[in-house]
Amino acid sequence: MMTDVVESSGVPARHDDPAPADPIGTDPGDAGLIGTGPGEAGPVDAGPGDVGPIGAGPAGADPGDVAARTGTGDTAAAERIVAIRQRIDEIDRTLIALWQERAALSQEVGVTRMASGGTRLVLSREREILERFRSELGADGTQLALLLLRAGRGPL
Ligand SMILES: C=C(O[C@@H]1C=C(C(=O)O)C=C[C@H]1O)C(=O)O
Repeated sequence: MMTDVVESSGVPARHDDPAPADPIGTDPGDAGLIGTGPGEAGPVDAGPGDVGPIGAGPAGADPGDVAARTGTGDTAAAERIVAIRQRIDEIDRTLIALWQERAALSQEVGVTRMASGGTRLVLSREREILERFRSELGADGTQLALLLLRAGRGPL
């Protein structure tokens, strides 16, 4: 695995994963990392029977509604899914907060360094981070780290 970064554009110069060609979705018409291809519902169910997030409806909602929301007509399975989704939502909120905190900290480092006459970016440090994510998470980790680094750069 070789992954390189380019200081001027923030776009990876090369990587040895053949697809996706534009992992951070900067090309017009390119859906990027988030799957929105044909036949794919995407990260949030948006089918005709989906009327909103679990927990938003009244207690004792009608079984057809619960089935549509959870994707199963089996009550026990639906209850388990609702419980799991609560934890998923909690995790997502935490991830979003951490993402925003990291981006702000990274931008502060850049501003501080440039104000002191330093460089905006330090590519050796970015490579360390890319390698950390790759070794823990594999190829997806590399893509995730690229997105994290991009978020921290802000507008170049
Ligand atoms: C935050 C820093 O500045 C930049 C942003 C980085 C990041 O988001 O992790 C890493 C290296 C630098 O290009 C840093 O040097 O630590």
